[in-house]
Amino acid sequence: MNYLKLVILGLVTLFAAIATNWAHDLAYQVHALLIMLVAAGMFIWVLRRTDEPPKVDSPSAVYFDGVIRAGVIATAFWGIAGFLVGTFIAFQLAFPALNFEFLQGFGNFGRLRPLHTSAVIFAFGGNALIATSFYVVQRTSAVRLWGGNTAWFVFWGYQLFIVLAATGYLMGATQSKEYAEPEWYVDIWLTIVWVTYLAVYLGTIVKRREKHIYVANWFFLSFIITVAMLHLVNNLSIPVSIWGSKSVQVFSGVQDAMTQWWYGHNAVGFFLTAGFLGMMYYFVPKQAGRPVYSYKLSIIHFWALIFLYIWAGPHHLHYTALPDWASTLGMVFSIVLWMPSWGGMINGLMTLQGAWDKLRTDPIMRMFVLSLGFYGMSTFEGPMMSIRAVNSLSHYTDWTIGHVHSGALGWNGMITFGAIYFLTPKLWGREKMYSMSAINWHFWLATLGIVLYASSMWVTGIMEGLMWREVDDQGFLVNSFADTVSAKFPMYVVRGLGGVMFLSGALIMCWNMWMTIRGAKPATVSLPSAKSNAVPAE
Ligand code: HEM
Ligand code: HEM
Ligand SMILES: [Cu+2]
Repeated sequence: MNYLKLVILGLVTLFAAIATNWAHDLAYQVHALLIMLVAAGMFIWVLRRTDEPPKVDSPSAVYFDGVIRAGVIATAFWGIAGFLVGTFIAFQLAFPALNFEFLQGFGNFGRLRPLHTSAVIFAFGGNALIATSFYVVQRTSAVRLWGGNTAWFVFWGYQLFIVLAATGYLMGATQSKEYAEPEWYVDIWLTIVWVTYLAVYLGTIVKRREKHIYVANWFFLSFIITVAMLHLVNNLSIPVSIWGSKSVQVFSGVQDAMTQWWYGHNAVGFFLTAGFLGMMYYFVPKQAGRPVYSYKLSIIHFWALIFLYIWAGPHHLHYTALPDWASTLGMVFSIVLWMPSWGGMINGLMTLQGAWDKLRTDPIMRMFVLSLGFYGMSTFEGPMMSIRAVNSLSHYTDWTIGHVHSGALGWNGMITFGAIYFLTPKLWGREKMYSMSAINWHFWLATLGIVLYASSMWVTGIMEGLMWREVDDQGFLVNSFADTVSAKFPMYVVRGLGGVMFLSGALIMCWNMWMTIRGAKPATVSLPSAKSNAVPAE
């Protein structure tokens, strides 16, 4: 096995070296160089271990948790990176001078925006999903992860994907599809990593010792499978040259747009919703110390949710070249989608029945409940915005941005923070988080940040929508586009401040994690010393 690995790594190193030499563009060249270094480093690493007795990963441990510990840290790390870039681009919109001249072509808004969206969705959210899914599937199946160290390949492979995607955007490699910006070779790499992820996950379920497959696993599994399908279809493209990053899409025109928003919408539906519902179905009952409110409801809303989501994509393309029937189809399915969405929220909230007092005493529980509240709110707002008449006002405005972030910060952000607070003490063998009052601070900073973000965006969104359609008695437009831009300035500052608060809360979380983990150092056994009254180190 090691010889095979050496051959593959050697060939990859060689190929990447040639690619570096022949590269047509900067992004491709830097990436080839990076891949060459990674492959060469791994070659040496494998070489040094060849013919050594294989190291068994702590065979006494019941579960394979090392990779989950790494995932929890990666989630926090990428979260900070993504929130930081989000806050910076928020201020760039308020103060365009922050698009520094010396950073043109690397650090201007256009380059940083996809960096933000990918960092928060795929790096922060993705790591949270991979880590929690590996945690949950082992606990609910009562077995170790299938495939042993394969899980480490998933983890490191995914980090490499993130680095390739993020650095690519900065250097201008993009296929210009929102949330699917990475170019062809990064897509191929992600496919390999994702299929391995599916194999590890399914393998664990197949060898489970529990007869029943707990509902959280249904959600995680639908997320993994559907994202694979979306990724493959939306990224069908032909590279212009294998020595360059540029590629050409297989679809064109309205078909391309429809495929893109079939993808984009279901990235929300399966990445940011189904996967996170999997998280919800494990951590909320655990934290509440109560069983799921209704198992029947969970099954009904699971099937309804995954069936309906797939059809709702056209609500992103109202009033475009898309045929009317398709637009109507998307609108109808979006409205119906309200019900299964609230099914999930109700099931989560009602799980607290009989444990509502926890809201007063347990800041982690409060995070979960707030997260469910925002999930409910954004899945009410979404169906409303998908109605064509409403969309004619909201589309292209900051209302959409407000909707996005009440879902993203409120639902995805809060539930991830809750899960991190749940997992950190468990994974590092501590009784609880280092500081409960720090969690409380995080809760309030994040909540206030979200409220500032969402409310300022509602105000500017509806304002600019109304300003764009305002006409005088002669039928002429009253406002120029620049008028709406300058009218938005104060709200942009408020949104930026919301971002600062959300980011500060997350920084407090990192400090709290650090203190918790550091405290877990194997307690130094205090040997009887000369001074009998010496205070033993903790
Ligand atoms: C500190 C927190 C955050 C701040 C200050 C922030 C700020 C921003 C800004 C300024 C934009 C560009 C808006 C525009 O083009 O007008 C944006 C876009 C976006 N952000 Fe964030 N963001 C934050 C956190 C997050 C998180 C946690 C997520 C997801 C989990 C997220 C997902 C997105 C998405 C999907 C978009 C694109 C929206 C669209 O195209 O409609 N953001 N964000
Ligand atoms: C029943 C559930 C939902 C429905 C029907 C829905 C519907 C919509 C609609 C109609 C838009 C505006 C499209 C436009 O005018 O361009 C939109 C945008 C968006 N929604 Fe939702 N939404 C739902 C839930 C959510 C949730 C829970 C999240 C996040 C966790 C979310 C994330 C987004 C994002 C990222 C966009 C911006 C896409 C873009 O233009 O870049 N949605 N959604
Ligand atoms: Cu959508």
